Amino acid sequence: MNLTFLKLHRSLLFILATMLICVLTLTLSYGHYKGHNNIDWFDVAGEGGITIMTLLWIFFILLSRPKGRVTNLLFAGLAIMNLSMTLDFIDEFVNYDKNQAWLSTIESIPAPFGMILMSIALYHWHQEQMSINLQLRNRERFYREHQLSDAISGLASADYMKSQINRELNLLHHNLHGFSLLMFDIAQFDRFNRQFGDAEGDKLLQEFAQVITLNVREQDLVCRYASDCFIVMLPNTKLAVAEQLSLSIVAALEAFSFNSSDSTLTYKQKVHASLVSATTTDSTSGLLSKLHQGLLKNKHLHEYSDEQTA
Ligand SMILES: Nc1nc2c(ncn2[C@@H]2O[C@H](COP(=O)(O)OP(=O)(O)OP(=O)(O)O)[C@@H](O)[C@H]2O)c(=O)[nH]1
Repeated sequence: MNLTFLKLHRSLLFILATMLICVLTLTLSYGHYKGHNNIDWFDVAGEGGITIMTLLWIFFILLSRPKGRVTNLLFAGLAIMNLSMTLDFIDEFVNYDKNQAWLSTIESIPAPFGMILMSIALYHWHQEQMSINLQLRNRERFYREHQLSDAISGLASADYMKSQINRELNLLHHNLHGFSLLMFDIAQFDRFNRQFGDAEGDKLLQEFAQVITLNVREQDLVCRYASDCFIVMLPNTKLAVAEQLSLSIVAALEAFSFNSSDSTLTYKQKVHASLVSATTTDSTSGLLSKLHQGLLKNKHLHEYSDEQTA
């Protein structure tokens, strides 16, 4: 479990711990134990469960989110709701004297305020998510499932791309222009890895993913298909437009200068590319195999022209 975000929220965790300690100190010092026979264990299980669940939600929110207004609002809403629930839970075990009966009376007051804050937080979360969705549109298309994205590049995975190719093949007769697939492969990536190390190789993959994403259109889908190989799906696209896009992505990738982490190295990579346009007789595996064959041809062409210039 990655705790990086949780460590950013030490102050919020401190506030939560202080709040819970104050509530426990106040209620346990003023309350008198009801006695085993007067406790309704069904209520204890229900209210205890709700209290623990809200703490768990707070934990996962702090674990998953960076600092910011939405995180603060979500935390405040849930923490205030948790205050009501904790008071309600402790109420199952203790009675208060008349003078301290207010402790029992106020238990339900924080919850609605917490819910109002949570509603405001969810509205802002929605706004935030809309802008994140815009940034992710070439990586997700219609579906979000973290197991279908590639951990290194953040792009869609090969499995997700295959499912989307399948989908487009089923819709092929509804689209005017059909769809095309582009494949890009970094030349001599193995040599790059051996020369500069795997961590720099990962960084190059991430940066290539960003360059490709920046150079496609809103409706296109980009995936990291295998080690140094990327596929872009161009739905409802004429072949001539696909060819133009392929050329401009190759140009952008080859113009891109990689800077090593310690800034001692600037490096430009050559790229192999291939393109296929889908027809109604194609299958997903058939299209992928055509893409591979096109890529191999392109590699041999590059090798041949390199030999000629050498
Ligand atoms: N850094 C890094 N390297 C990876 C990853 N996955 C695969 N690789 C490496 O990518 C390299 C791919 O090598 P090849 O398939 O021979 O590709 P290439 O060296 O570009 O060869 P050509 O395409 O023929 O020029 C191998 O060294 C793999 O170990 C990864 O996630 N990160």
